[in-house]
Amino acid sequence: MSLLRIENLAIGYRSRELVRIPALELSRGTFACLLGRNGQGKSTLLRTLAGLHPPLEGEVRLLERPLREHRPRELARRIAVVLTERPEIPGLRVHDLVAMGRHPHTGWRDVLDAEDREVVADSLRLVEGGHLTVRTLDSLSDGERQRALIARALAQQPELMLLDEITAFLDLPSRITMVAMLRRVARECGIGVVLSSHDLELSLQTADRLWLLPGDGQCVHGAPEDVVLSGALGRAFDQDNVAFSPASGRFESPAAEGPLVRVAVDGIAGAWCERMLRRCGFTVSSTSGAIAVTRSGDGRWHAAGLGAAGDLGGLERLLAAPHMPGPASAPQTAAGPRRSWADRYRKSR
Ligand SMILES: Nc1ncnc2c1ncn2[C@@H]1O[C@H](COP(=O)(O)OP(=O)(O)OP(=O)(O)O)[C@@H](O)[C@H]1O
Repeated sequence: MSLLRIENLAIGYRSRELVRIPALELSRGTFACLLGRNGQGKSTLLRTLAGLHPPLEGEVRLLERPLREHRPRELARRIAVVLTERPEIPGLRVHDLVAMGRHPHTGWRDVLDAEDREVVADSLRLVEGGHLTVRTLDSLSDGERQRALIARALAQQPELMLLDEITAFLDLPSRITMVAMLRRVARECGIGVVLSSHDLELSLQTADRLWLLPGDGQCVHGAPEDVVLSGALGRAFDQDNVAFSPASGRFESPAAEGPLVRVAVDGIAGAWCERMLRRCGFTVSSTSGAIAVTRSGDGRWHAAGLGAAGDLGGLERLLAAPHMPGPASAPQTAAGPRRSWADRYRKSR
């Protein structure tokens, strides 16, 4: 039995249809990342799947029953939603917020028993938020508040978790930890997790499935690797100054065509030297180039070529070496050099 099934779904607003999805399934134990540029409909889709926003057409089925046929209390137990809204409840303590996640389970008594309290404590531990227990929500940083809200969703012990950009305020290590935790919870607890995210590289590394809204009214879905190889990520995100590289799995600026430099250095040091040269507009080769960069056993950098040789010490001085040519200048249009925004900015000061 599939956990979530979408059939001929059209989402959006009366004024505008955003996305049409003929068929899409989420099975138990699956961690899916929902990607797309701003305004493509990620939040609208999550809200539609949660039953908080009506579909324009079609159906969302949870455990093979249309969403609208589930009683509200049943939905509250089965689906946990973390949206981007910031709940403002003055004086509410983190522990009490997370405990709210237990309410769909406590029934008429509405009192937490020992097991409920353990679930609350476990949920806070999972988000590394144990130290926040007695803090009030209005005293938390954005990242701490996100942890508390995720803990409330975990405490709900749902079958489906829908999370909208919940890692936006977390620092990089916390984001990686949080996404890994969500994936682990999906697998170990056998629930479905859908996370909307702008963190493409992390999504590619962690998701079991990608749901991509490329902006053409469709939803491309599949294993991350299949989605990359289909070229859909490039279609969704590429623009003039940055493009997704299927080779590296990262966004990269188009390669500059500046002076050719040969880097004769292996390993990590060579890779970082190449990065610096590319960042500064040089073309890098391992086999040819009028300038050759080497590194001696003591870690010092050297550049040879154009009749000069130099012991440069650190990598930064490589660029300042007298025999290094300047990097390629910006391409000019057929109509000749145009005054750039930066030129006008400098002139106005
Ligand atoms: N209540 C509404 N009525 C009409 N249009 C809306 C409404 N809410 C959102 N929209 C529009 O629907 C589109 C999709 O919005 P949505 O918030 O789902 O996008 P998103 O992919 O989550 O964007 P972001 O990455 O910026 O959060 C946007 O153009 C938005 O302006």
